[in-house]
Amino acid sequence: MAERKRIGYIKRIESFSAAHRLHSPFFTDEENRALYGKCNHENGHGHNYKLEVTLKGEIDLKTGMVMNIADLKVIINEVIMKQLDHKNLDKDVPYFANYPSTAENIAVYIWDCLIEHLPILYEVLLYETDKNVAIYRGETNN
Ligand SMILES: Nc1nc2c(c(=O)[nH]1)N=C([C@H](O)[C@H](O)COP(=O)(O)OP(=O)(O)OP(=O)(O)O)CN2
Ligand SMILES: [Zn+2]
Repeated sequence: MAERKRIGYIKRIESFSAAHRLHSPFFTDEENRALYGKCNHENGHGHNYKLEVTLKGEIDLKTGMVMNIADLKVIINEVIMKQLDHKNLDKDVPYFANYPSTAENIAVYIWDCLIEHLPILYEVLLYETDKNVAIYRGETNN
């Protein structure tokens, strides 16, 4: 009988530091203040983000790997870390000129950047603080 192909998950955890301000172009200054409170302060604030990138794929019979994590590490570093670490998200990353830099939107942004390089991407999980976490799995409702 043929060996069954096993589907496995691997995860790489990285961290980066970045500044941002929650402010939406859809609202007035007053509405932004009411909605985002201290996170709308005009001089911004920073977070030490923790990023967890999970891949789902077949465990190769010969290598024993879904993907070599050494290669995954290089992709995350090139595609995400160099763009986001020690940056002001709103000013340095053009995407956030159009989308508020919430943890949800940062997770979507990271997904969109990584999926081009990692078709077996399963989940992007982003800790904004120890208590606040956003998860994105590439889902849309259309
Ligand atoms: N849905 C979202 N809500 C909020 C986001 C977000 O990204 N998505 N972000 C913020 C703030 O940027 C920030 O995360 C809140 O910081 P803070 O209140 O300091 O964090 P904690 O909740 O961990 O702090 P405690 O006061 O210890 O509870 C707000 N909302
Ligand atoms: Zn914040």
